[in-house]
This record gives sequence, structure tokens and C-alpha cells, in this order.
Amino acid sequence: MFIGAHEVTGSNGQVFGIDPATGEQLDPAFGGATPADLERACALAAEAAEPFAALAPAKRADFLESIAEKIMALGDDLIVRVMQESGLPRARLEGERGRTCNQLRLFAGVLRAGHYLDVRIDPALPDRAPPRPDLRVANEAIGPVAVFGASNFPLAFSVAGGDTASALAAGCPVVAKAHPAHPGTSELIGRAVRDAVAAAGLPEGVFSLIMDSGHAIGAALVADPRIKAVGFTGSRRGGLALLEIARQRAEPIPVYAEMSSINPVVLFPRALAEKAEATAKAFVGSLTLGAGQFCTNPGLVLAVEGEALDRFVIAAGEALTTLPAQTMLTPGIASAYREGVAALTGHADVEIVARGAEGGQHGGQAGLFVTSAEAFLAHRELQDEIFGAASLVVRCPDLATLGTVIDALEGQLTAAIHIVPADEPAAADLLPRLRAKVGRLLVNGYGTGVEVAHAMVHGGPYPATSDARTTSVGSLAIARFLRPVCYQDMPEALLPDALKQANPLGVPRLVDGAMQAG
Ligand SMILES: NC(=O)C1=CN([C@@H]2O[C@H](COP(=O)(O)OP(=O)(O)OC[C@H]3O[C@@H](n4cnc5c(N)ncnc54)[C@H](O)[C@@H]3O)[C@@H](O)[C@H]2O)C=CC1
Ligand SMILES: O=C(O)CCC(=O)C(=O)O
Repeated sequence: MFIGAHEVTGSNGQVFGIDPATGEQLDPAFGGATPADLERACALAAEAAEPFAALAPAKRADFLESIAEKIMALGDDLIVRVMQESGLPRARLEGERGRTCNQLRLFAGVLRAGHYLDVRIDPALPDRAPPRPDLRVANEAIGPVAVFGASNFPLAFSVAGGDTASALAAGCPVVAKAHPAHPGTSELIGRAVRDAVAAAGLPEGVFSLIMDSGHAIGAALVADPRIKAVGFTGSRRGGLALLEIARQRAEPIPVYAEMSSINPVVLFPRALAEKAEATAKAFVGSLTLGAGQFCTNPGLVLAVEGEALDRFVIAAGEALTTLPAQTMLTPGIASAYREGVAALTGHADVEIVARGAEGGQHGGQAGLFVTSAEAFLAHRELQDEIFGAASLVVRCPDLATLGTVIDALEGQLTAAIHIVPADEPAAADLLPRLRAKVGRLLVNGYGTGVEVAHAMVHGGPYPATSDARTTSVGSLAIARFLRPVCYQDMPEALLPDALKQANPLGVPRLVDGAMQAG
């Protein structure tokens, strides 16, 4: 672990990586944090909060870029360790490393551009009746953030992933809780961040990395009064547990939890008639990407029954049957997947269309299933996320019923519609209902492979996330860890630089309602 600058081997139980391809326990043992380790990490984070928040944005930008450089400098040792701990293939992990570093660089750009501060100045109007005071507002760091990384993106959603990048960009110290599935990866990345903190001459408490041999230390981290927000990606059960801890604190805090989503794909009739087979092929590609272990995985297909849907189902089934089983991330995730699929196959109203090949100790055997709209509407459990490469096709008698199925859905990260121009009137009717359920709507594609960009939203209504107003991917994610602070009639010398009259940071500002470039 890294408690600030210090390398510490915890003495509160042990955490081992496991090679999911072989089931073999990987060396070394990582020690779990004691309550004293956690206390020290939180105390250091609290000490670092004020100076780190006050650091010039351009300096924080340099720091984020330096983290990216140090991650790249870990070289192949990093990739080899992540492969061992996750079972994910090299090409995927090299891509994910690139995404992680680009994410850090994206936030560096955000800091240099300055829009994130959302500076607004309403100059005093002393002659108005009643007089208006001088009002200045800018976004400021919320304080130390706890980050719980995801098992399924050991780089891009983990120790130096999106939540850490956006929190550090906002000026918030981070206490990261390593995911127990990849402790070695976490140590390597944690070392890169710790070294970047030191190289930038920042207070050591800007970053700590702790391990937890169970759930008690993670729970205590969320309960710690010095922590002001939480970022989490994982199961609904885990996310809800952290939300409950946060709610019961003397000072409740926001928990930004990304939890579960089945990402409906709506196949409109004309598109289905024209390109059922090609759509099916692309669908199976998205469904089985990374053994289906994406929260954006297309777990639900909605369409009107008939010859065209039959062609889609047959083509998807054929594509899927030939696929080998892929190693899943952890023994627990593999067995949760098998249980989820067993519940579907045992369901009286669900038919099996096709299964991929079996294989491997923790291999995920892909599956495609079909049910009726009537059954889907009657059985709420058919909406439960099955984390892996399984999807359920819902045959609807008509578009009106398909709309009713959409209305019955829980909140989702994404929905995809597949259309040709002749479907647009029907799509226009259903879009408002679909929009109410999701954070991102996409056309003729699938939600897997989220672009890290300024206009991305990777969020959505509950239970996809705990707060539909934000995103965990893209530059808008910085807003989670900021809050607006207004200064009224504050003397120039006491104002933060972002709000000084001369605009020393050169940031864009809304002055008396008119936008001024930086
Ligand atoms: N929708 C999504 O984005 C994802 C969903 N999952 C789902 O979660 C299942 C388990 O995967 P994991 O990644 O291990 O998720 P998880 O939710 O069990 O764990 C995520 C993190 O939260 C911590 N944690 C969990 N419960 C806690 C509690 N009560 N108190 C304190 N800390 C707690 C864990 O130690 C870990 O660091 C999968 O089988 C899958 O169903 C997993 C990854 C992503
Ligand atoms: O599809 C992606 O690129 C990201 C997926 C994701 O956020 C997740 O699986 O947790």
C-alpha cells in the first residue's frame, strides 16, 4: 500500500491475486490495511486538501500528465501483471492502458482551458434600488475522495482510472481502495501516482492506496468524516452498501456508484427487414467482447416478432454457437455468471436460442435466450443484470407493446436503436420513452467501448447509477468533485485567482450575463 509517500505492508489479513485462467494463487501476498493505516491515509488526505485545491490548474495539469508518463514507463511489467490477474488479453490491456493515459491527458486539457471553473461575475450595482452586491462564483474542490475501482477495467476504471483522474483534476486528494482481484496491478499503478506526487512536490496526502482483506476497511473509508465523496464501479449490492454507509454519516456525502445495466437494443422493423443478419453479427461481437464483462454489454434486445426477427435470432445464434468460452475475471464473477444463466435457462417462459462453447475452469459460455413481451412484463427478475456474455431477446407483438416494455425497464447506461430512414417516424414516437431511461442513446451501434471525450455521458438513472446527473467517463466527470462557492463583496486581495478582476488565470467568464473568452 501507499499511505501517502510511505510503502506499507498491511497486517490486517491478506489479499492475493488469482490467475483466473488456472485458478492459481499469485505471489506475493498483499497485506490488508489496519484501522491505523486508514486513519493515517485519511489524515494525510485532509492535510493535503487545502494546498492541493489551491494549486494553479496548470500545475495540476502537469501533474496529471506526469502520472500518464509514469504509467507508460512501467512498461511490459504492468501489462504482464494485469494479464495474470485478470485473464484479459494483451491487446485489450494495451488499449486500456492507452485509454487510461488519454483520460489523464484529457483532464489536463480541461484544467488548462478553465471552463470547468464556470466563473460567473455579477459586478456590484450600488445605484440600483436595492443595490446589488458584487457576486463572484467559481467551482472549487469538494475535498478528499474515496475511489473504489472496478474489477472489469483494471486500468481505466481502477486506481488511476476515471474517478481518480477526475477527482485529482478537480483538486481533490484521493484515497483509492484497491480491487482485491488485481492487487499487483494496483500496487504498480499506485507507485506511479505516488511517484508523480513526489516529483511535483505536492503534499504526500494527495494520494494513498489501501488494500482491504474484507469489506470493513472500505466501509470505514466511506464512513470517515474527512472523506467528502465516493466513486464506485461494481455490483448493485456493493454500491448500495456504500450508499447506505454514506447516508448514515453525521454528514451524508455523495456516492457516485455505477452499478448495473442491461443496455436495451431496439431493432426497428424496417432496419430488421433490411439487415437482420449484419445487425446480428455485430450484436454478437459486442455481446461477447471481453467475455461480456462490460457494464455497457447489450443484455436485452427488443423487437417486433415476425420473419425478420426470426432471421436475426437465427443469425445471432449461429454466430454465437461457434464462439469459444472466454476466461472470466474472477472465480466469483464466473460463478455469478453461471448462476444468472442457470436462472434464465430454468425459467419456464424463457427459451434457449444458442450457447457458445464450454471450456476453461472459469470460462464464460456465451448464451442467447428469447422470451415474450408478456412474460418479460410479468417477471421483473428477467431484467436482472447477468454480468457476462448473455442476452435476452424479447419478442413483442407490435410497437405499442414494445413501448410498454420500455416503460417497464429500470434505468440504464445506454440504449441503442437500429433504424433505417423509413423507421424514423416510429423511432420518434419511442425515443422520448427510451430517453427517460438512459444516459446515452446511440444509433446503429452498441454501447460497449465508451469514448473518453468532452460530450460523453456514461451514467444514467438508478440502478445504472446512483445519480443520473453525472457521468463517470469524459471531461464532464470533473463536476462530481466540484462545488460552487460564491464570494460576496470580497476584497480583491482575498479572492481566489479564478475570480480576481484581472483574470490572472485567463479563464472564460460570464460577466454580467455575457460570455467573455479567457
Ligand atoms: N455493472 C458494472 O459495471 C459491473 C458489475 N459488476 C457486478 O459485480 C459482481 C462482482 O464484481 P466486483 O467487481 O467484485 O464488484 P463488488 O461490488 O463486489 O466490489 C467492488 C468493490 O467494492 C468493494 N465492496 C463491495 N461491497 C462492499 C461493502 N459492502 N463494503 C465495502 N466495500 C465493498 C469490493 O471490495 C471492491 O473493491 C459481478 O459479478 C457483476 O455482477 C462488476 C463489475 C462492473
Ligand atoms: O464500455 C466501456 O468502454 C466501459 C464499460 C464500463 O464502464 C464498465 O464495464 O464498467
